Amino acid sequence: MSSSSTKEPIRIVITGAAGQIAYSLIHQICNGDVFGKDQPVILHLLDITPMMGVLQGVVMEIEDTSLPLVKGAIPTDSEETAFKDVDVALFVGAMPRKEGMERKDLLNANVKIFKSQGTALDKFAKKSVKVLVVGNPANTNCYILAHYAPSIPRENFSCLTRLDHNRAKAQIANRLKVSPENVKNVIIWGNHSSTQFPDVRSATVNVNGKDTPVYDAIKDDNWLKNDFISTVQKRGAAVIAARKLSSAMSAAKAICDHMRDWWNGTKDNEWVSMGVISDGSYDIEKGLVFSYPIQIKDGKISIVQGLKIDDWSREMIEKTQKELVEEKNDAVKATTSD
Ligand SMILES: NC(=O)C1=CN([C@@H]2O[C@H](COP(=O)(O)OP(=O)(O)OC[C@H]3O[C@@H](n4cnc5c(N)ncnc54)[C@H](O)[C@@H]3O)[C@@H](O)[C@H]2O)C=CC1
Ligand SMILES: O=C([O-])CC(=O)C(=O)O
Repeated sequence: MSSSSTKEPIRIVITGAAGQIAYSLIHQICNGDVFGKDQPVILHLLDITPMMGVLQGVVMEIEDTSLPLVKGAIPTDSEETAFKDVDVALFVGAMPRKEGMERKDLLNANVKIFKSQGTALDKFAKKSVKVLVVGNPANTNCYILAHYAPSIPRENFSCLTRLDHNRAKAQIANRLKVSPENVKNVIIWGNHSSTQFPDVRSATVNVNGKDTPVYDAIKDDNWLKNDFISTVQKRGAAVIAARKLSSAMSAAKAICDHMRDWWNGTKDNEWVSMGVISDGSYDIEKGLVFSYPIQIKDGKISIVQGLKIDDWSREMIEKTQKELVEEKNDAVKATTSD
């Protein structure tokens, strides 16, 4: 817990480091909430050249936290400096959407960032780097990033759907007036978009000390198959409509949950949602970045197998897969047209 830790520091790059998500995220990393209270860190903070002044202010604030785990904070607009020898890469830097937009409307503006940064990641990062893409459209940006970083193992790439997962837990918990930690094994399938399928068919909730299937506890299939799903699918847009800015505090918390579980492993008999490169599980196109139920042991990610998919769920999964295939094709066009 102190500066006398004997562990070697790990290098973590955060892109978009002068933005609003990073502003919520950096403190949690520096405080040891993600990689451990005895794990020193060196932060590589990447943003674009016009943001270097702002980023300097962020670095001053990092210093002023006086947190003992921080062994360095390097502000930069150079991809080489940013990605050099990093152990963890958090790709937050990208344009956020405004009210009335879908996340895929950002594709043309953002996907080129991931082509350029994928190429740099491939060249400069450690081959063991753990990669999380947050910038939207997150699944498709991750697809492009991985494509341009062919020397890094496919299982090292992921995108963030943990915020959707947390939103789904919160909706169920609120409905039953229990704490969200009592809700287990929800699944976000597919795209981090309004076609995602928040699935609670195998989720349980602990009510009065007993794990009960969510469907039995809620006793309202109509709500679970309609309003619950659309609330989770559209939660990002609802926050933008209210705040005039996209979710940042909850996004930063979800990034921490995602990376902490990757670093430390998931609990026995529990899973989380992560976008990963599909190996064809559940008949999803191989290579697509698709959100699945995930378990992690010793740093190794595996897709939970054998869950029953009924006709209704298959239809929901097909819909989000179809959108991801279209996005992928558009992204490939956008990155090969110049
Ligand atoms: N996957 C998810 O669950 C979520 C994803 N997001 C997405 O995360 C992204 C960031 O959101 P915010 O922090 O709110 O946006 P922001 O606009 O506050 O910050 C983005 C930062 O990225 C920087 N940036 C732009 N191009 C860059 C480049 N080529 N290299 C490095 N930095 C670059 C900008 O200068 C800015 O400082 C957006 O695309 C947003 O839609 C937001 C919430 C949840
Ligand atoms: O909705 C947005 O554009 C930001 C985001 O990804 C989310 O809050 O889930």
